[in-house]
Amino acid sequence: MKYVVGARGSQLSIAQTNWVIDELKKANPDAEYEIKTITTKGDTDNRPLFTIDQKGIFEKEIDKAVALKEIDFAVHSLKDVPSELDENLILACIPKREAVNDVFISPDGSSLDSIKPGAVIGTSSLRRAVQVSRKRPDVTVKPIRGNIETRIKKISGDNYDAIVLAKAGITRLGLDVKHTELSTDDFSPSPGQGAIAIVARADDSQTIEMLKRIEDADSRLEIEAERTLSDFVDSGCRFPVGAYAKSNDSDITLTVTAFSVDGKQSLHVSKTGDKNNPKSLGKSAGEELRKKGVNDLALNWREKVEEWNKT
Ligand SMILES: NCc1[nH]cc(CCC(=O)O)c1CC(=O)O
Repeated sequence: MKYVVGARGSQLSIAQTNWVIDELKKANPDAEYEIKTITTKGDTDNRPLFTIDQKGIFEKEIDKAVALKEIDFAVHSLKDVPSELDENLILACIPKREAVNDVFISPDGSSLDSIKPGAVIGTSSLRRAVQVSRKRPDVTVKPIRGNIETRIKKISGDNYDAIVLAKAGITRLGLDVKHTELSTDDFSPSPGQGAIAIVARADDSQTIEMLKRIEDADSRLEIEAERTLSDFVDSGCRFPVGAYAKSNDSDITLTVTAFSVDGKQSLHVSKTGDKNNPKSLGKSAGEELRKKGVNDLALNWREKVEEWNKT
C-alpha cells in the first residue's frame, strides 16, 4: 500500500514529515510513502506568524487536500493547528513529542541572563517578547520574520544579537547552533509546542489504523489537556496563554501562565488530575484562571498584536 503524505515546502515541515515517515516505516514495513509538498498561505505571507486570527494559515490548504482525497494524510506542527478541524477530518495520530521548551540562541553563546544590556532580541511571538522583557527589562525585543533557518541567519548580521525559538524546531531540523534552554517557568510554551499532529479523514479507518501504530499515549493526553485549556480561555477572551502538561504513571499536571501585554501582571495555575481525564483537567485549570481574573489580562492584547504585526 502506498500513502501520499502532505507537507509544506518549509524545511521544518519536510524534516518533520520525513521523521514521521521513518517512524511509520518501522511500524508498517510493507507500506510506502510519498511526500507531496503544498505551498500554503503561511509560506508566502511573511509577517510574524503568531497572530491569533491567522491560526491555521499553514494547515488549511493541506487539510483541504486530505478532505478532497488528493493526499491520504497531513503532517503538521500541532501548535499551529486550530482547535476546529473540518468535520470530516481528525487528529488521527499524535506521535511522541519533542521538548516543549523555548531556547535562546546567540552567536557567542550568551544566555538571556548574561547578554549585554541594550542587546536586541528577535522573536516572532509577542507572548515570548513579553516573557523576555519580564526577565530582562534592559534589552530591546523586536519582531523577526521568516522561517527558522532565516531567523537563525539574521543573528549573524547587524540587526539582532539573539533570538528565541522553540527547541523542537532546531532539534527536528538537526541544527547545530549554540543555544541555552529557557525554563518553562519563565517561558511557558505555546499549547501543543513540540508535538506533531497527523490529520486524516475521519472515515478512512485503514489509514487511521496504520497511523495509530506510532501514537504516543502520554503525548496525546498532554496535548488534550493543553488544547482544552486553550479553547476554554479563547472562548472568553482571545489572547495567548502559555500551557504545558506533563504526565507520569497515574497523573497529569497542567501548568498555565498568562501575562498582561505590558508584562506587569501575570497569572499562574498549576493543577494535577487523573491521567485518564485530560479534558476535565484543562477545563478546571481554565475555570481557575477565570476566577483569578484572566479576562482582565486579555485587555489590549489584540491591539498590540496588530501593532506588532505592522512593525
Ligand atoms: N509557529 C511556528 C512554529 N511552528 C512550530 C515551530 C517549532 C516546532 C514546535 O513547536 O512544535 C515553530 C517555530 C517556533 O515556534 O519557534
